[in-house]
Amino acid sequence: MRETLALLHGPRTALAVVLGALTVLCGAALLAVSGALITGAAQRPSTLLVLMPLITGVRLFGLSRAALRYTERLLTHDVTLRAVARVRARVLERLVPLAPAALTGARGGQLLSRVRTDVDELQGVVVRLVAPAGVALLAGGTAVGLTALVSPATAAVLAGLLAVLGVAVPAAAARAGRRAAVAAARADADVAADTLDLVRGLPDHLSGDGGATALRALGEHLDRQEEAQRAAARLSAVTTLCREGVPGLGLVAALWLVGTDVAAGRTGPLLLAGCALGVLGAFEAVGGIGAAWSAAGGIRAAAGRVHDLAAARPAVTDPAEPLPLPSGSALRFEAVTLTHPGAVRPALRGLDLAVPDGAKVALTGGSGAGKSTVLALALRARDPDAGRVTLGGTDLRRLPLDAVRSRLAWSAQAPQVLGATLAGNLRLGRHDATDDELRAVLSDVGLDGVAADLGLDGWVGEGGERLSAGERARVGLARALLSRAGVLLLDEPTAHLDPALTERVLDLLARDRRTVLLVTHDPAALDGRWRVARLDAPA
Ligand SMILES: Nc1ncnc2c1ncn2[C@@H]1O[C@H](COP(=O)(O)OP(=O)(O)OP(=O)(O)O)[C@@H](O)[C@H]1O
Repeated sequence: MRETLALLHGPRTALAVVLGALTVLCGAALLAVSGALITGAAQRPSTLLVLMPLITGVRLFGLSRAALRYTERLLTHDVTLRAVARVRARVLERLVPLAPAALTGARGGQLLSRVRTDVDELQGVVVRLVAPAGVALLAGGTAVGLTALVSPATAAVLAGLLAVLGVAVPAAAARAGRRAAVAAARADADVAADTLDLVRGLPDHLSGDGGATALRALGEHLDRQEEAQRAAARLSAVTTLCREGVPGLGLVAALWLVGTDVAAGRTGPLLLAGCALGVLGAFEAVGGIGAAWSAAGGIRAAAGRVHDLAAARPAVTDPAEPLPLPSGSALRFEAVTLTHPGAVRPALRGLDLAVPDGAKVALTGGSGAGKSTVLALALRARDPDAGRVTLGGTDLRRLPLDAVRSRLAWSAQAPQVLGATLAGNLRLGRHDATDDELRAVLSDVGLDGVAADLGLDGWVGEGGERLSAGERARVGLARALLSRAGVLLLDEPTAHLDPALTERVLDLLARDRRTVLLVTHDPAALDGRWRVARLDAPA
């Protein structure tokens, strides 16, 4: 929560609170001056001039209140939008380094909900929490101070009643509301389950006791549901009564206390009307506190979840003092051992593998032998538990992460195809590729037919659903080929292809001047240009 509050623009938030407080005070002053004006007019003064200051006050406070409210809303929303943009950027900034290894435990839906729902929930932090609390303190405190100038006793009563309406009532309502909501949710769930059971098992019930037992259980749960609804209605009635009744008490107390002063000649009747109505108007200061108490729990929980995500440690980090990226693109795995988090056996144990600069190496082995793990280590998605992986002779952990990843192009077993155009998907490989370059690479991987049917600007469907699995795999391959990376890491690029296409793709890769490390289950399709490395799962 503290981290979220730190993202608010301090001076603007403070100004919004001050404007909100001034709006409330203007409202109270408008009531006070109007009351004094009516009382003054009822005394039939000899000339209207004596009422001029009050008439001016009515106009002044009436107009200022509208202008202040407008400016305050403008500022509050500005602060909110800026804060949300910062929170969202901060979350994404922290999310990106976590990918892919540190996010494998998080389900996609949870992530989406954190990034979207929780960040949206935090939008309320100014409007629903900070501003109402600040306004209550500032406007409430000022109103009590001003009232004390007229009647200290009335000011003390006002302070007490503001505390009741701003703290005691919302706190009690929030606690009781939580209990009522839990009871209502349980009763609703029981009624829904009973109804479903009754309908689904109707033949069984009818052949038994005619459904009497099931109906009795449903009846009990319906009673509980009704009781929960009554409790919620009672709570709402009590809070409404407090919201309406407490200011009334304040008004009566002010009339009585200041009225006593008027009777004793210590003050004038104009002040009696002004003070009493001003006290009534001052209760607007705590008007937003009830909603703030209810919102606080949700906002605190959302802030906690966003913070947890932000506090998660990436699986790999940039070195404190990175070395310059070497010019060579040879990859080497030296005595590499890695156990995935949560796994009982290592995925790789003591792996030695050399992929010289410009070499074409095919990694084969049974399912689960650790082939994809080798590519993940080369990409520095993870670091080995023991041993090292080098690029151009330098340990990957000593090189800047972004630079390493820009040197490597990776195509996954099932590449991520976005719900975008064909061209948009390909330009993930190289953002400035021309249309001609896109057509050429599509032709290289045998997707010229798709390009002709769909067009470069054709939409490939959500997740690439308008393409076959083999076409999606070749979109991933085309992306890798397009990139300017010096090393291609390809995870089963020919898995879904027929023999002719497989031969064509392997030939294309063998002719590529770059270093290629590919995973395949079909070593028979490789010709003499490929070095084959066999990987066996550690015993
Ligand atoms: N994120 C992970 N968490 C835990 N264990 C994992 C994880 N990723 C892979 N493993 C385990 O590591 C081992 C090697 O997996 P890997 O994906 O590297 O195998 P593979 O040779 O590429 O298999 P396939 O040919 O089936 O794709 C497997 O036993 C797998 O269950």
